[in-house]
Amino acid sequence: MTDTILKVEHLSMKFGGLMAINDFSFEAKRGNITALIGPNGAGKTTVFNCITGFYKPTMGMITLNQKNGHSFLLERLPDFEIPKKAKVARTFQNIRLFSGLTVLENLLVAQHNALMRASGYTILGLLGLPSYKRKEKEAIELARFWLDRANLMDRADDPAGDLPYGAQRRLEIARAMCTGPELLCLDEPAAGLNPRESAVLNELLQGIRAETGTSVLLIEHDMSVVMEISDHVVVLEYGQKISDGTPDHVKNDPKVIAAYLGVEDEEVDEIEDQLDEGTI
Ligand SMILES: Nc1ncnc2c1ncn2[C@@H]1O[C@H](COP(=O)(O)OP(=O)(O)OP(=O)(O)O)[C@@H](O)[C@H]1O
Repeated sequence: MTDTILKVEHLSMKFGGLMAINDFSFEAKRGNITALIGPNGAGKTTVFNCITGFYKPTMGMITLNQKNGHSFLLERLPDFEIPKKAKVARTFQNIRLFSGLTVLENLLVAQHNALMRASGYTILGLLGLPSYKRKEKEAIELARFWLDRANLMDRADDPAGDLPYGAQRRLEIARAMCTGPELLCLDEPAAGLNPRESAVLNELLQGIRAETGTSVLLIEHDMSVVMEISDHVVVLEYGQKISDGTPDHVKNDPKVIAAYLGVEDEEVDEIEDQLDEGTI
């Protein structure tokens, strides 16, 4: 079993005349939290959309290596098979819950496919098969586990749409975890959260890594989240990788500082000197 869960090689994505991603490569290690960061318009969401099957890349290879030794070339899989076969789950920038269903129902619906498989897709199966009864019990147990981890137990019977924003974000993540992913992709999970909600989110993500070993790939603008929880950070600017390493390495990389401050190339040397002198 390789310890690389995701390998992106020479990825390019063109929209008409715009090269949104240009020869981008990186690896995510199994069990790590890997963050993809970069200024607005750098291409983060486009990379995410290529990994999760919403876009087919113009060029490049995206390999997902599962724990059991199976590998999938994601750019070749039909998009609906990426969650099912490759076990890649994702959340979106804008929350997409079933707002009229309760919190618990949202977590059970996420397990619908596994339950239907256990029923043999027949009414008899639904009513009497022991394998279905067993799977149904497991589904409830799994939902309870994630309700607890996401700090949502006391809201289990409330409609999802009634939850505060931060709790809805955690419910989305809990729902994705109920599908048993090997790679969980989170698109700006901390967007719009207050500092207290951000801290609860950090706990949930660190718990996912520690308790389940699930690999996480996230796009995030909130640097307090990125720097606190990531094992590995990859920085994009204008569709190309400008830095790749530990949070500390990336935070002190003059190219990254320059990209975020929006300075010209010549000024990068100046920033490097200032960093060496400790004046910034
Ligand atoms: N479907 C599309 N059609 C045309 N251009 C697109 C499309 N999707 C993204 N782009 C362009 O590709 C570039 C990268 O956009 P992308 O949304 O991936 O950046 P981002 O880093 O996620 O930005 P943000 O942080 O603002 O969400 C931008 O110039 C954007 O306008």
